[in-house]
Amino acid sequence: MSLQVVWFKRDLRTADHEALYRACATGPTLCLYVIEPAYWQQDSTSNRQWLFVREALADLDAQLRALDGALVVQQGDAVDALESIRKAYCSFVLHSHIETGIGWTFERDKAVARWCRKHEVQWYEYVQNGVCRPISSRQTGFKQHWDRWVQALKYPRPVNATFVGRAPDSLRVSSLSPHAWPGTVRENVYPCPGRQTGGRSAGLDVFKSFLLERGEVYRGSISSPLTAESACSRLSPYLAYGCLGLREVVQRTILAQRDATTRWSKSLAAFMTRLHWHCYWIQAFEAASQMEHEPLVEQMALLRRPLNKERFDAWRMGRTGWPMVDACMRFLHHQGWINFRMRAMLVCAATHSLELPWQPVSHWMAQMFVDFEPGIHYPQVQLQSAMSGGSVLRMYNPVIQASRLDPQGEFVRRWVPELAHVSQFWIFEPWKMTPNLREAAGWAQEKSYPEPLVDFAQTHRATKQAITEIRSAHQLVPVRRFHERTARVHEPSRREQLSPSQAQAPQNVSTQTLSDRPGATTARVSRTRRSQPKATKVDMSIQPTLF
Ligand SMILES: Cc1cc2nc3c(=O)[nH]c(=O)nc-3n(C[C@H](O)[C@H](O)[C@H](O)COP(=O)(O)OP(=O)(O)OC[C@H]3O[C@@H](n4cnc5c(N)ncnc54)[C@H](O)[C@@H]3O)c2cc1C
Repeated sequence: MSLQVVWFKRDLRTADHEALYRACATGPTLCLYVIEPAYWQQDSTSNRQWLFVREALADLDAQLRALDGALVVQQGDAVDALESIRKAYCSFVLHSHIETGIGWTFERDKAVARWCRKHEVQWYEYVQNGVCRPISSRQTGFKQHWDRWVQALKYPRPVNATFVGRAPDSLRVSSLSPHAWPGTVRENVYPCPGRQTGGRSAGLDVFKSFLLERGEVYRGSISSPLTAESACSRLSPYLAYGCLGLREVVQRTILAQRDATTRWSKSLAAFMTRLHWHCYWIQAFEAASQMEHEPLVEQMALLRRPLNKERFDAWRMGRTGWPMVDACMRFLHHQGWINFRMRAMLVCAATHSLELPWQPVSHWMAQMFVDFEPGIHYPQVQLQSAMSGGSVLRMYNPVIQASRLDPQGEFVRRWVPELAHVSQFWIFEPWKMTPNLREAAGWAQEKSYPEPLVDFAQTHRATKQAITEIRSAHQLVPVRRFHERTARVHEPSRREQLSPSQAQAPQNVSTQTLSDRPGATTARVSRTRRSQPKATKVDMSIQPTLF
């Protein structure tokens, strides 16, 4: 029986893992993770993400050991790693989840597909997050399609599987240095002491505390940075690296909803909406992955945004002179996470208030996020920086945001200690204080907190006018890719032209149709699975025993 290789990417778990399940049901299995130095040098990746992944790999290794397996870790190019396995074992069948990643991982997958073709290696790719490829064959709106996908049975952990493969000692998970190997991962320039711990067991603890304790106030508490830290689920990095499967999180939440009181019920419903958005935006990115580098509406490139280094550095380092913006950026440095509203405000401060180009802003934020998920990140940056041509121009006034979300100035004082003694009256606009007041607040002497670089009210007016002019000059309407479309008018995206191995791969298939407002979709469903490897029957009951 030929060797089955499971290539783990952003799916670092053994539960509800279709690739692992099917490989183990087919033959002796080798579990592989490749640390790719070139990936960790990309503009959107960072040391803080690697540290999370490293912990998740150790946890995955422990999960596999519990099944009498082990994780083989290789360092280098993915094609080279596969070639070394081919040399050692002659031939094998490759299994992985479909990755909706950055352009670099897409090109890497194409190279792997070419290599598979050349060596007649079959490559099966499986759906993750309910995201369809090719989307042209989905015959329903995304919401209906997603509802079916999340309600489908989970894949159980393989039992009685035969595992093969041993990592060389230098590449055992237990000996992975926090800094990987010199030159592999970007330098650890920005420490992240508040980072969440990687791995499935940490993720399950976080989820458990959310469902049993923290989640009741989710609705109503996720916008303020003061309350969001504990009210939000904090599952994002665990979902981004697949330590937890999206489907298992949804199914467990449905169970929790059954006996929920009114307040819990409303909060869990709001949470479920976000879980749907998670997949919705990844599907949007799957269809329009050029948004990693280009504006979704090409005419928006006419918005003049030269890179002003002084402004960019001030924003990156939390020294814009706008206390709420700076507090949020410093919090992000420390935690590697911040809530949705504040992410949106940070993008707005950079692109609309400081008139910076969106691309470096986007890369910087991606690096800062431990939970960097390309399929959510790039669409959100496009929306918040007005590159998607949406009819709503989102402009956040940092003073109004601060007075609504942090009325006592508690969050600002905590993260901008230079303003610790400034009174509540001036805390969000310290630049308006007279010299006497500044001195009394200890600000003048230290000169430690900067004046704002620009008047945001003025730049917001200028930005609005510039965007309006481009829109009317080019008769812009919101970008079509964000709208529901049928299979007949669908043109294949560059992602859909991927890998001939998909022609043989078992897939959930569906039709790309998206809207700027997640959930506003219509539909027909067709699921097809072709030429699957031999698999045993899957127990698909919703299991209440996740914890
Ligand atoms: C500019 C910008 C960039 C972002 N980049 C990322 C990113 O790289 N990775 C990431 O996971 N999220 C990103 N988000 C979305 C959102 O801010 C985070 O998902 C959320 O703050 C994570 O915290 P949580 O897990 O506690 O969220 P919760 O509110 O508890 O939500 C649960 C899950 O739902 C999903 N989710 C929540 N909000 C959204 C949304 N608006 N769109 C899509 N999915 C959502 C996430 O997977 C999240 O983990 C971004 C938002 C903005 C405005």
